[in-house]
Amino acid sequence: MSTPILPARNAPILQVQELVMRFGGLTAVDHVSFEAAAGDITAVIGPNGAGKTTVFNLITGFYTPSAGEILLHGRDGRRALHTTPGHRIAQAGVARTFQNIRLFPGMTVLENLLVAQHNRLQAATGFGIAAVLGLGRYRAAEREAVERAKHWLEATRLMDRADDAAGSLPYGAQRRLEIARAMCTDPVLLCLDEPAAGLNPREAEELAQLIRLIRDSGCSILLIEHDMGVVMRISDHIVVLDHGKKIADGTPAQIRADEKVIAAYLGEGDEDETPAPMEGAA
Ligand SMILES: Nc1ncnc2c1ncn2[C@@H]1O[C@H](COP(=O)(O)OP(=O)(O)OP(=O)(O)O)[C@@H](O)[C@H]1O
Repeated sequence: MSTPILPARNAPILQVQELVMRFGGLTAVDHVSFEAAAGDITAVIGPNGAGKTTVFNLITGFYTPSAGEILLHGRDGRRALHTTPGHRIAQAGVARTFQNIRLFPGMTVLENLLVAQHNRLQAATGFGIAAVLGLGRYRAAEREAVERAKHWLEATRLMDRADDAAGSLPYGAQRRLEIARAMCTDPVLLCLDEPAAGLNPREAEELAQLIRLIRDSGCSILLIEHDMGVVMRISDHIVVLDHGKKIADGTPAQIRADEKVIAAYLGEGDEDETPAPMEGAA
């Protein structure tokens, strides 16, 4: 497996500069700047509607920003993600999971992991006659794809379900499979969109361990998460958005004590829900 840390640990792997996203008259992301360091878990948090998902969609190429820059310092040096077409973002080294699980439910667990590597296999084969002439190269790439799938099946404890249909897995296992699938593209930056949503406390703790393991393997992580217990336990760095603007940026200890952050969460409106986010932070 290739070593994903590039650049050196703690140097920025992602730089978001003065990012703006307007939907008609609404400014969902308003001049947001932050950096994610290589080898870190960076969390983006904030109350509902703060702009977190929009920032993710901009970084992962689902949207083109109205203004601003997103720079990735990946294996091929500096890459401007804000001008990279969505279908090229994975190639640049960015993988993501979704709030709503998006697996191929009728395919087996293993097939889901192999399909994720389709682009790499295709690149090894070439097209037409090159595919035939390049058969040896293809076989080597295929073996590597199977090894990579096995590695992530083990890491996500899904090896014993490898031949089962993805749709038949329990919810928590499907979440882990989504992460395994993203890791099979060998990213330098993994973007996780609410990975703990719908998990029970035991599953959330297992997920936290898995995310730490991925970070320790050298892949940098960007995380949107509502479960403040998970965020505060595993994040190296937290960026807080509110109404599209960045209101804080720091370590978990700094964020927990930040008055603007506490005020933003207390002002969230739903009194049943508001105390919960910072409770987990204690
Ligand atoms: N495609 C879109 N078209 C119009 N408005 C949008 C679109 N996507 C997001 N918005 C608006 O942008 C704002 C930010 O939404 P976003 O989903 O990024 O927030 P969020 O912080 O991820 O919220 P949540 O925690 O509820 O998922 C909201 O007011 C939302 O209604």
